[in-house]
Amino acid sequence: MVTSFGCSSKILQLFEHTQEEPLRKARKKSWVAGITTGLSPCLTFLSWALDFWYGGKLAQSGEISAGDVFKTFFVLVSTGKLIADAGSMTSDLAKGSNAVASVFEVLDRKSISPDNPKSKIQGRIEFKKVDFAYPTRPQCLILQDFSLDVKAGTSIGLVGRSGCGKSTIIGLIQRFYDVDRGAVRIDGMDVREMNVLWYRGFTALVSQEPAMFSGSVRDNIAFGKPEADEEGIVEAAKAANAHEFISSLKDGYDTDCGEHGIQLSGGQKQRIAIARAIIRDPAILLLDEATSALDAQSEQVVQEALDRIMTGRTTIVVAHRLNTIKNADSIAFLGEGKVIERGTYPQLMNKKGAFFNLATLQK
Ligand SMILES: Nc1ncnc2c1ncn2[C@@H]1O[C@H](COP(=O)(O)OP(=O)(O)OP(=O)(O)O)[C@@H](O)[C@H]1O
Repeated sequence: MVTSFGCSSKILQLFEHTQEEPLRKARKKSWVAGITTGLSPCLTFLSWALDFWYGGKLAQSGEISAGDVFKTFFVLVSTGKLIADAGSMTSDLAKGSNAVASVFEVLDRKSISPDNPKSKIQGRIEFKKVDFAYPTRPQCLILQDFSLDVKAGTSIGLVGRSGCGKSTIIGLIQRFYDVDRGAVRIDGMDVREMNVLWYRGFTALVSQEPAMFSGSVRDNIAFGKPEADEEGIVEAAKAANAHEFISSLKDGYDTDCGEHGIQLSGGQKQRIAIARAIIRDPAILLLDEATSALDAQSEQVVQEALDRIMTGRTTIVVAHRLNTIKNADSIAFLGEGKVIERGTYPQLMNKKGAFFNLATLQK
């Protein structure tokens, strides 16, 4: 990508720029380390010199014997060096204790496993007064006092200007991050208290750019459910409008679609990704601009497949093109980290507010 855009010098510049701050810190640290390392033997020798000077004075005046001077000297030799060495280790000790604390923090984390591991989730999603900022930009709140309630088995379209936090909401539902305030609840339970692997087993994501893994088409679909049998894989492909084109490939489901395999079109890859999602039979389906990279014809085929698999599942649809969410049970228009408008497509159009303005722009 860097080479094809011919911007390697710019990237090198950026790299050098990002190294400036660590370099400054490293220089500061080496100064401190150098001074303390030099100071430590210096203090040791000074204390010996002081011992002989003052001890010699006291011995001369007859207050102590020469033997006492040597006794204190040997006490200084054996203890002073240890104290000086311990002093030069303080920064390492502080670093070590921080590292150990973070390890224990991870070990102490508790995920509540479901009482019955076979139990399923229904798929109700609630965001309760959520504040969220990405850890790398803590000062920039993406969601602020954000609340949203999606009933189990219904679909909701998320719309709003680019960067308003739609994909962030999808990431929070999958618990890729924890909220700073408030809670994300699934069926009334805080996601932070759920066993995250168990919970993610009930979710499936179809994003704008489907990832193809090395292996056959079959492997790529089964990635959603490794224990799936042939019948399940074909059923999922049929539901995703993919069976026909897969069967027409020279090696059918055995066709290699990895890095050195067949070149699939965007729409074909997307349908394999949908089959991969559907084979999981997810209670929560997350569609992050799943059709926005496709041409009109592919979009229609993929949209048909999506409409079919959405029924009966809680579905979050992030969309720029509003026609993809026309049939959603409700639509939330986001802005300034909150839901500004919510309703069905006709309700929002009648309201003649922000959503109406966006829809008019797209016509
Ligand atoms: N990993 C991250 N670290 C820091 N900031 C991020 C990260 N991901 C996204 N952001 C920022 O969070 C804000 C919301 O991003 P998000 O991708 O959720 O918006 P969006 O509404 O989905 O945008 P789009 O419609 O363009 O896809 C943006 O300002 C983005 O720059």
